[in-house]
Amino acid sequence: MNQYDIVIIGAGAGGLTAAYTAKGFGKKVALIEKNNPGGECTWSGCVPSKALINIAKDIHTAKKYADIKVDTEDVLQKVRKVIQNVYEGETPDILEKDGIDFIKGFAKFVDENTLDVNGNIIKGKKIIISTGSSPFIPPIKGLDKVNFFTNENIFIQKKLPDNIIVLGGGAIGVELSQALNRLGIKVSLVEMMDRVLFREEEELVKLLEEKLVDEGVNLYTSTKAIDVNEVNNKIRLKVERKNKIDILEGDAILLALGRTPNISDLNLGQIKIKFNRKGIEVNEYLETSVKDIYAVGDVVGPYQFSHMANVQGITAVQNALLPINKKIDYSHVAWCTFCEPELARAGLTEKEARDKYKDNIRVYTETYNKLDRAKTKEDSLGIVKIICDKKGKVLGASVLGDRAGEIISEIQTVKTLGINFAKLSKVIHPYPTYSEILVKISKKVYVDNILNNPFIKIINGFRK
Ligand SMILES: Cc1cc2nc3c(=O)[nH]c(=O)nc-3n(C[C@H](O)[C@H](O)[C@H](O)COP(=O)(O)OP(=O)(O)OC[C@H]3O[C@@H](n4cnc5c(N)ncnc54)[C@H](O)[C@@H]3O)c2cc1C
Ligand SMILES: NC(=O)c1ccc[n+]([C@@H]2O[C@H](COP(=O)([O-])OP(=O)(O)OC[C@H]3O[C@@H](n4cnc5c(N)ncnc54)[C@H](O)[C@@H]3O)[C@@H](O)[C@H]2O)c1
Repeated sequence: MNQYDIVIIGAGAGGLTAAYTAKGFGKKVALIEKNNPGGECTWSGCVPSKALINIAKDIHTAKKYADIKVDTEDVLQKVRKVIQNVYEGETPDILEKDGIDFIKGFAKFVDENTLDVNGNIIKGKKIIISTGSSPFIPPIKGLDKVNFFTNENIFIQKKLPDNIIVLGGGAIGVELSQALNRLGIKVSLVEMMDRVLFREEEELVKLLEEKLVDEGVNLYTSTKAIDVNEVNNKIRLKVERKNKIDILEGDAILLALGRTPNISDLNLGQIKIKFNRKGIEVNEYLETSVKDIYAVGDVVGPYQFSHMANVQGITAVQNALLPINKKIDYSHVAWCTFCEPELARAGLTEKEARDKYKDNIRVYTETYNKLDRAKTKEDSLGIVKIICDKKGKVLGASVLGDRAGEIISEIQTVKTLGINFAKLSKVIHPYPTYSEILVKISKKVYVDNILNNPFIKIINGFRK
């Protein structure tokens, strides 16, 4: 009987985590997926992009010491080997062995508890939608007549082009532009805002942009794509920049312009699940407008990261299956863009903190150049910015530099646990590490905490 305690649609980061969480509670679980399990992260997102970045980094380093000829066919094969390796941990066989019924097919709602999967009827007391997102394809004139790459097809090419236009300077555009350029591909990166990664800390992004340009990426910010066509196997992109029209030419174009939720053909309207152009609407318990149907991951947002899909997947399952209701908490979210140097973030930027708390903040900035660890490496660009409240608690932090993803995790721990940043000054860190920079900052926070103590302020007032 195809009747389950919980049915999950989509076996990406959110769906897989939800399925294993539900199984952990001893429930009868079905996981429906139209492709192989793994979702975007495994097949066309985090895994292939980070594999490509790692290979490109090795090549970039090697090029400092020798002439290297890169075979992009070989590079892409290596990337696909990494995908396969990750996939081997989440195949249908493994899911079945772990007690999860894997059902291959496209799911659509028949009623609130019933799904049609390629003609088979599957019933669930609770249903979780984790159908993810797809690349947003903008209405740029001529785009429907040219071949273009997105994250979904670039990693399955036989080889890479010699010259590529990357449209969109967000996380995907920046990570891939740098990696492709390091492989020897000529890259033109086009972003309509005045800087790439425009949501990130401005002064750190400016340093990153300098690094990208220095490495050879042709960066076009404040540049809007107007139309595109293909002439003699060349892509010609007409752009507007500072009221001037320019033509960029490449062998190919990669679109990295944000995401669109995967909600079509699910029959959401028929069972009155509310959605908008950003995705499925959920309350703070991740429940949709229909009782017992939850939604998680990219199809919900607001943070489109694998780790957030995981957190949402666990929360939704707990709310669906346990006699508790746990709110999803977005007050402590961290992420990292894996360019080199990495750019990582937790909580607010300085501007966001000032808008919210006015002058009731303290900003600490420290650069890598005083760190022995950084001195041991050529060109070790790095900067850490931590924004605290007046008591020394972290409101936000940004790190640009080697191992930024790891450094932000330490800051994130302190922030999430509500520990005063000054307390880190007591924590012994190994020498020489990048994270020693946090001890330096924490000592400053410690001193400022003392100077801000009302009693000390009175004494200092008398001394004047
Ligand atoms: C190039 C790139 C790099 C990235 N790098 C990072 C990174 O470094 N770190 C990070 O945290 N995030 C990264 N992300 C984002 C991350 O990949 C996503 O946030 C995450 O994969 C979302 O997981 P999900 O479960 O919501 O959706 P998905 O992984 O997209 O899974 C949804 C699944 O549902 C299936 N599906 C859809 N509709 C149906 C249906 N009706 N029936 C059956 N199955 C269906 C799809 O086939 C898919 O397998 C990256 C994204 C891209 C594109
Ligand atoms: N390391 C990571 O965690 C990582 C890496 C890659 C992707 N991701 C996730 O995937 C999501 C999608 O990434 P993305 O890079 O596609 O989206 P994004 O929203 O991060 O960036 C899209 C960029 O395209 C620009 N843009 C939009 N329309 C344009 C136009 N017509 N011309 C020029 N520029 C235009 C936007 O201003 C923006 O800077 C991210 O939001 C992130 O959540 C995460």
